[in-house]
Amino acid sequence: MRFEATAIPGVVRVEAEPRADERGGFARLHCPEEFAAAGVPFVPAQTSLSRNPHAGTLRGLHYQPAPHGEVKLVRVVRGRVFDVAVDLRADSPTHRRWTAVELCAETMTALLIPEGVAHGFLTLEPDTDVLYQIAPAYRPGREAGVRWDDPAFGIDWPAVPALISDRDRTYPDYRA
Ligand SMILES: Cc1cn([C@H]2C[C@H](O)[C@@H](COP(=O)(O)OP(=O)(O)O[C@H]3O[C@H](C)C(=O)[C@H](O)[C@H]3O)O2)c(=O)[nH]c1=O
Repeated sequence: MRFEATAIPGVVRVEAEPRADERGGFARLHCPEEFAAAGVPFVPAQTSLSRNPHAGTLRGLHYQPAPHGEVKLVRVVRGRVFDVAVDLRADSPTHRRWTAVELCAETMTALLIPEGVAHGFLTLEPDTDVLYQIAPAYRPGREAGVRWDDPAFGIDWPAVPALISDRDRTYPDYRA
């Protein structure tokens, strides 16, 4: 695996480095020791799959406020997404900054999202599946969110969402 920093401290691209041969390929997607050695210790508690039949589906941007903050390793196992992380850490030099990565099944690239950073994505193809490895375990009722089009962030999405939940569409403007 190869770890690449992004503009937001703690948001890291994780490149799988698949080993190819005539049968296809094999790639290690997570290893506690390799993540710790790269300075981003992460041991997943749960693995979840988000299934999205339609292009233009926007999920997020979600996070869990302290003390129930989540770390997420997000990758696409079918299709393609515009994946966004927004820094909500008031003490961070990149507070309110966002970064985005296009994730797809072919590259096996993943994005590591640390505590205090909101995550969301817009699907760019139909039948897009997003695989999450998350720690600590999900706590119902602890989730919070910010709006995809909040002027506080100015996220440059590639398209206007065609499908978004009422909850995600109606988060109040960010104040912090
Ligand atoms: C997140 C989660 C949800 N659920 C249940 C709760 C609901 O009954 C159902 C759908 O949940 P929700 O509408 O919150 O799912 P998304 O809108 O896709 O939320 C996710 O999408 C954004 C982009 C994220 O980054 C988060 O990981 C996560 O918040 O799955 C669980 O059982 N476990 C979980 O970890």
